Amino acid sequence: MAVLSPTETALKPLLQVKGLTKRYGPSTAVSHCSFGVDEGKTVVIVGPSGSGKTTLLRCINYLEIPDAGQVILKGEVIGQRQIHKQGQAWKPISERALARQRQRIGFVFQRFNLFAHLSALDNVAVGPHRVLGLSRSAAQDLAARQLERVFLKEHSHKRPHQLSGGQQQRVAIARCLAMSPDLMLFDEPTSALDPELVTEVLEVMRELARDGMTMVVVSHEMGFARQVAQQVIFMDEGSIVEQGEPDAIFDRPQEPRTQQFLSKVLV
Ligand SMILES: Nc1ncnc2c1ncn2[C@@H]1O[C@H](COP(=O)(O)OP(=O)(O)OP(=O)(O)O)[C@@H](O)[C@H]1O
Repeated sequence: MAVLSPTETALKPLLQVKGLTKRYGPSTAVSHCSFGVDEGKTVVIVGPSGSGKTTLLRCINYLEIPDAGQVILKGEVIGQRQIHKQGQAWKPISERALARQRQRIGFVFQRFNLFAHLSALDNVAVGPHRVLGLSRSAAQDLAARQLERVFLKEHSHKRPHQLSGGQQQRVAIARCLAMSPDLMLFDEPTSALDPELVTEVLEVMRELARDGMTMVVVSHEMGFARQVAQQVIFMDEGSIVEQGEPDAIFDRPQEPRTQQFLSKVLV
């Protein structure tokens, strides 16, 4: 079973999210969310617009600092709610631990976020060169291998504006892979793409799943979720309403809110 309740921690999933909460002023975007992902498994998060999917994902690699809860990657807790002079707040145990954890988690954005002035090859090589300290030529060799993995070998010299959206997203995936992440997070990776470009990105993600990458994917692609995910999480109003195997969630949802959402999207 890929997704575990917090009480099943004995099985030690690669990622454990416990009680994660994020507020913006008076409104709560993510409320006490807990789940786990075993190594090599894929979890897909679905739910209506504004239900907190992106915020949950961004809290997992600290693009957003949570107000409460824990993210445990490979057993390492890197931050928790602490009491200090001004009151209580979530704090990393150390900035170094926070940086190390961020480096171990790849994040693929909806809108690619590539450097416009760099070639595809250099977009992928810049992280291994600047962050991992590889020489320029070693970083470029690594980048070339990752571009080959996403079927873009012959496009490596092109800049983002010379590539289709699907190709740009595959460069963004190669850029993550070049950092050898333990976990990859995808935030609606195909929603900015024209329909004919969606398939090529999903195919690369299927390959990654087959290769044993551990992934958490926010997506509206229900067919992909059914084929690739071991677990589906349904979120609404900041909370995890229901989670389970794809066939159970899609064919036999238990919660009325899940049923209502699926009746709209699975037409
Ligand atoms: N930076 C922010 N400041 C204030 N409120 C925010 C911020 N980011 C998100 N929110 C609010 O938090 C809630 C959850 O937003 P989030 O983007 O996580 O939902 P989502 O499920 O990913 O939506 P969508 O499917 O439309 O992308 C929403 O009410 C949103 O308005």
